[in-house]
Amino acid sequence: MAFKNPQTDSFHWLVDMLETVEVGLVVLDLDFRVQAWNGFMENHSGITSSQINDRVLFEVFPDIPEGWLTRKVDAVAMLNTRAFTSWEQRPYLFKFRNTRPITGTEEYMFQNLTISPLSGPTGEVDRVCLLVYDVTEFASSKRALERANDKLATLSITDRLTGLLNRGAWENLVDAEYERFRRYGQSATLVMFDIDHFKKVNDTHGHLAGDEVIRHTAQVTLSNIRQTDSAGRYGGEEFGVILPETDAEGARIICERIRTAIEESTVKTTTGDIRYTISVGISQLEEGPENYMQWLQKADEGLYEAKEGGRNRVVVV
Ligand SMILES: Nc1nc2c(ncn2[C@@H]2O[C@H](COP(=O)(O)OP(=O)(O)OP(=O)(O)O)[C@@H](O)[C@H]2O)c(=O)[nH]1
Repeated sequence: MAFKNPQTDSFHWLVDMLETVEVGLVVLDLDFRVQAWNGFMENHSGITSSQINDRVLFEVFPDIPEGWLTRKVDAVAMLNTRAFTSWEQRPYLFKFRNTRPITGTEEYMFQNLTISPLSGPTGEVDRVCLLVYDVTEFASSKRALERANDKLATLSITDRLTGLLNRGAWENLVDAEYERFRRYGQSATLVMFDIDHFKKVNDTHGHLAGDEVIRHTAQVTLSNIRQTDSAGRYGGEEFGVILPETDAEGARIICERIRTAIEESTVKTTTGDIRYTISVGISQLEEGPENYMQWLQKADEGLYEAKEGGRNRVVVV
C-alpha cells in the first residue's frame, strides 16, 4: 500500500492492518490523485497501488461519475465533515465484479461509501479518505426479500387461472369507485357477466376444457377494455368489470363488443371445438345504491334479466 513516507516504525503495523482489512481504503488529494490504495482495492480492481499511485482516479476509472464525486468531495473538504452514501442511493462507486459465492446472482459488488476529510500539518483539509464497504450480501438479501414481497402482493390480488384481479381485490376497487362517486360525483358503470350453460361445457368437454373457456373469456374481456378499466373474476364463471367515467350507453357498446367477440370465436381444445356465449348485466352508478354491494346487486339483477330473457344478451338496469 502506498502510504507515502510513513514517519515512524510504529506506523507500519497500522499500515499493515489497513492493508488487510476487508474494507476498501482510498486516499485522494483534492485533485483526485490517488495517495493510498489498500489491499482490498488491489484485490477487487486488479490494479496495484504502485500502478495507481498519483494518478487521477477518473482517468483510471472512467465509469466513476465525476461530477457527482467532485461535488461530494468538495463539500467534504469545504465543510470539514464526513459524507455517507448507501448502496440504495448509488449501488456502487467502483464497478467491481461480485465474487462472493452466496450472493453469486448479483453481478457487481454493492457498496456503501464514506468520505472523510483529512487535514495536513497546517490544519487545512488537503485530502479525503474514501472507505468502500462491500454490502453485497445485505443488499442481495434485501432485494430478494423485496422481490418476494412484490410477488406475494401480486399473487394475493390475482386470480391464478385468468390473471385477472381476484374477487377480493376487485371488490375493493368497486368499493373505492363507489366512494369516489359519493365524494366527487364521478360516475362509473359496473358490468357483471356470466358464461351461458357453462355446466354443459364442463360436462361435455371436461373441467380442463372448461378452464380454457374461462381463460379465453378473460382474454377477450381484456382486449376490449381500456387500461383504466378493471376486470376481475368474481366467481367460477362469473366476471366483473368496472368502467370509470363511462355511462351505461358507453358500457353497452363495450359489452356488445365482448359479447359478439365471444359468440363468434371458437375455443379449440383437445376434446373438440367449443362455441359459447355470455349474458351481461350493466348498472351505471347514480343516486340510489347506499353502498357498493347494492351497486353490485343492481348489476347482478341485469345479469339475471339477461339470463331470463334468453341468454347471449346485454341488459342495462
Ligand atoms: N372448469 C371450471 N368450471 C368451473 C369453475 N368454477 C365453477 N365452475 C363450474 O361452472 C358451472 C356453473 O354452472 P351454473 O351456475 O349451473 O350455471 P351455467 O351452467 O353456466 O348456466 P347459466 O349460468 O344459467 O347459463 C358449475 O358446473 C361449476 O362446477 C372453474 O374454475 N373451472
